[in-house]
Amino acid sequence: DPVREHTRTGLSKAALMQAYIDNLFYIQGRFREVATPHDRYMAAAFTARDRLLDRWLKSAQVFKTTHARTVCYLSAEFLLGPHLLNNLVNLGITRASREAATEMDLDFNAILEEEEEPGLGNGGLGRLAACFMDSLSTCQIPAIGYGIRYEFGIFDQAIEDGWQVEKSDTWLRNGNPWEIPRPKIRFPVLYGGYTQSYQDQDGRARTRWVPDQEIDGMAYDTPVLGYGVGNVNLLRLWKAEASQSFDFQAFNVGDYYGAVHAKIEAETISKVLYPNDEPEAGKALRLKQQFFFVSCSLQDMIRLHLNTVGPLETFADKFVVQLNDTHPSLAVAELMRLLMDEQGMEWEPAWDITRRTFCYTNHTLLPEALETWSVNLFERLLPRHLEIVYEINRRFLDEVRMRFLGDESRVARMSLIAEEGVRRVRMAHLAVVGSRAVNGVAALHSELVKTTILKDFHDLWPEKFHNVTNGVTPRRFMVVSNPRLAHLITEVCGDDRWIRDLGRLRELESHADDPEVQARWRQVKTAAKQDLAVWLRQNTGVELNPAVMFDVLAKRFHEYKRQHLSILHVIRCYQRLKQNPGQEMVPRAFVFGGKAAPGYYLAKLIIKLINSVAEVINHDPQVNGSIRVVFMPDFNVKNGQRLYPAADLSEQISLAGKEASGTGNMKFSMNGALTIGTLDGANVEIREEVGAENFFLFGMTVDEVRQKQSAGYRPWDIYNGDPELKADIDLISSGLFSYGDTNLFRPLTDHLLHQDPFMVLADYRAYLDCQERVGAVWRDPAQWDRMSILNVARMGKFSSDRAIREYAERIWQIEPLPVALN
Ligand SMILES: CCc1ccc([C@H](C)CC(=O)N[C@@H]2O[C@H](CO)[C@@H](O)[C@H](O)[C@H]2O)cc1
Repeated sequence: DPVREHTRTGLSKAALMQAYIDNLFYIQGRFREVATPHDRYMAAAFTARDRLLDRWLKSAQVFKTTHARTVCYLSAEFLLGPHLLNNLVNLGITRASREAATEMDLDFNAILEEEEEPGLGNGGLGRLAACFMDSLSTCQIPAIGYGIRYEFGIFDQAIEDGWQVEKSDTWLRNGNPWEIPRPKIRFPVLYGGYTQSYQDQDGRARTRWVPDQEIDGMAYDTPVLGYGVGNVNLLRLWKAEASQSFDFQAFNVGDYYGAVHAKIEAETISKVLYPNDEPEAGKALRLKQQFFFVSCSLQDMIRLHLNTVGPLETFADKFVVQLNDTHPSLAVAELMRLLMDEQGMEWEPAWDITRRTFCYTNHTLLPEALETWSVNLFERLLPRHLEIVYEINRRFLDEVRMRFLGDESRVARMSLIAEEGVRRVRMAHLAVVGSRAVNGVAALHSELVKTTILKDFHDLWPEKFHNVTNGVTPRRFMVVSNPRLAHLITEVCGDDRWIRDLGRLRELESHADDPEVQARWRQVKTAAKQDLAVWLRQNTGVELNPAVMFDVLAKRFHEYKRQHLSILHVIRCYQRLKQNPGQEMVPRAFVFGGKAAPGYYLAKLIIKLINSVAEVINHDPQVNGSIRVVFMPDFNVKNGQRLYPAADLSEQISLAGKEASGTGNMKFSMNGALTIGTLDGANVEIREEVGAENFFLFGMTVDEVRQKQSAGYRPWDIYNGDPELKADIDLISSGLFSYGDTNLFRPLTDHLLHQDPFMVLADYRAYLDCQERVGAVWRDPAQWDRMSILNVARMGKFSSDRAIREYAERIWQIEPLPVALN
C-alpha cells in the first residue's frame, strides 16, 4: 500500500515527519511529550536508515545478479564520524529534514549533537578509509569495507590541569542504529596449537592446523550510501565471540568464572582499538586482532564467491583486496592457507590467485611504524602461517638470487625474515611480495618509498610501484561541516554539481577579486569562527574574538608533526609583546587540538606545555588583547567539523620527508584556510595546485634535511646562534609556564637541545620569518580573501573521488556499476 511504502522511503517533509513519529512510537516506545533527547535522535536515525536500506537492497540485488567485480578494503581502522547529517546530505534530504524538524518544533542541531561518533580509528589512516568508503559508493564502484567492530574506540580526551587524560569511549552504550547485526554470518578463527601433515584421499600431501583456541567472528553491517546515487556499499565489521559462550559443566561444579572464561577470552579480541598512531605496540593481542578480521573477511569473500560465481580459480577476477598499510598483511598467508588447506588447491595456483588479488598501500616511512612480529610470537599464535611465510620466502629469495646473482646482502635485506638479533617477520615485505601493486599516498612519499624503505623491491619490480595522492570527501568536510560555504559556492558556481565533481570549484577563480563575493566569503568564515568561539568558551572557558586570525594546528601529536615548533612561535610572540608592549602585532588566536598515544610521554608533555603557555598568556592583560591560546579537547571527526570551517591559517609544519601525505591540510584548505607549511607530503601538491603565491612556504626540503643530517646536526649550536630562539627555550626552562618548576619541561628542552631528531631548531628562524609574511598579508583583507577563494577554487584534485578513480583505473582495473536511484 502506497501510504506504508511512502512512510518508510518517502523523501518529502511530510513523509519524514510521519516516519519520525512512527519511529518514536514503534521503535523507541515513546510519544513526543515524554521523549528524551536520545529518543529523538534514535527516531531521526531510524528514519534516515530506512531510506538507506531501501537503496541498499536494490544495490545488493544488482551486485549479486551481475557478479560485480568488487573492491574489498581491509583496514584495522575506519574513523567514520557521526552518521546522521552525512546520510541526510547523501540522501539529498537535509532541507526537508530541517523543515520537518522546525514544523515539529524540534531542535535539529540538538538531535545531531546527540550522536556518539564511532571512533574506530586513530587518525589519518582510519579517516582516509572512511573517506574512501564514501567515494567508492559515490563513484558507484562495488566495494566492501572489512574491519573490526571495536567495543571501545579511540579514547575520549579530557584536559585536566593541562594534561591529557584518557577516558574510555563507550560509543555503544546507547546502541547503534546504523548497524545491522548478522548473527548468521559468523566464521571460526583459530589460534595457536600445531600443524600436522597428512595424505588426503588422493594421496596428496596436505597440512592440517590443530589450534588450541577457536573463537567466532560475527558480522555487523553498516550501509555506506553514495552522494546523489542509488549505490550503497557495505561496511562489514567483525565482533569476536566465544564459539560456546557459556560452559554449563563448569557452572554445575560452581566454577562460575570458568563458565564464562571462554566468552571473556574471546571478546577481548575486538574489545578495544590500539590507540597508537605510529610506534607499533608489538603486543600479541594486536596480532590476534589483525588475524581475526583478516581471517573472517577472507572466509566471507570465499563464501560469497562460491555462492555467486563458483570455482575459486576466478577469485582474483571477482575480488581485488586493498591492504590499508601492513596491519591486514597477514591476509597474504591466510588466503594461501584457506585455498590450500581448506579448498584443496596446490601451492602454485593458490599463489597465483593470491598475488593477483592483493594490493598494498604504505602510509608511513617512520621505521618504528613498520610492523615486524617476532618469529616466536608468530609461531606460537599462527604456526601454520609461519610455515607458509617460510615457503613464500624460500621461493621469493630464489627469485632474488636469480636476478641479483651473488648479492647475498640484498637477499638478507629483502628477506621476509629479519635474521639479526631476535628473528622477526617483516610485514611490509610480506605485503609487497604478496601484492601486485604497491602505492604511497602522495607524490613525494611514493618517491621516498621507492628510494628508501622499499628500494630493493623497486629495483626488482619497478612496475608494481604507483602513487595515488590522498583525498578527502567534500560531502562531510564541506557540505556537512560548512553548509554556509557550500551554499555560497553553489550560488557562485550556478549549481551544486561541484559536490560530485570538485574540479568545478575552478568556477570560483574569476570571482576571487569580486568585492561582493569577498564580503560574503568573509561573512561565512566569521560565522564559522563565531560558532567555534562559542563551543570553545563552553568547553574550555577561553574566550576568542572571531575578528582575529584563527591560527590552527590540529592533528595527532607526534614529534615529526612538530607541534613544539608552533608553541615556540607563540612564545616568541609573547616575548615580543612583553618586551615592547606598544608594538603593533597582528592579533591571533592559536588553536591547538589532537590526541597523543597514551604511552607517548614527550607528546603528552608538549600538550601540557601548550596548556601551560595558554594559562600564562590568556591571563596576562599586557598580551591577551593581541594573542590568545586555546587547546580544543577531544579532537575527533565531530570536533574537526567545527574546526576546519573556522580556520584562517592551517599549520602543516612537519619535517620534510616525514608526513606521508596529510589529509587535514586538504580539509582546512577546502574551507578557505591558507596554509603555512613545509615541502612535505601532499603540501607539495597543494602548493602546486593553489599556486606558490597562495601558499606560505618555509623550511628545509627533503634533500636539505638529508644533507644537514649527514653533515652532523648540532641543535645546540643553533640554540646558541639565535638569541630569540635561546630566549624562547630558556623561558620554558625558567619555570615561567610551570609555576617556577624548572624541571617539568626539562625532558623536552633537553631533547631539543641535544637530539632534536625532527630538526625543530633548524627550521625555527625560517618559520618565524614566514609567520611575519602571514601577518603582512592578513593586514590586507582583500588580498587574504583573494588567496582564500583561489585556494578553494583550486582544491579539486584533493577530492577522495579523484583518488578512488585513480585506484580504480590504475590499480584495481574495475569499472563503476551504477545502481539506478529509483
Ligand atoms: C602499528 C601502529 C601504527 C598505527 C597506525 C599507523 C598509521 C599508518 C599511521 C597513519 O595514520 N599514517 C597517516 O596516514 C595518512 C593517510 O594516508 C597520511 O595522510 C598521513 O600522512 C600518515 O601519517 C602506523 C602504525
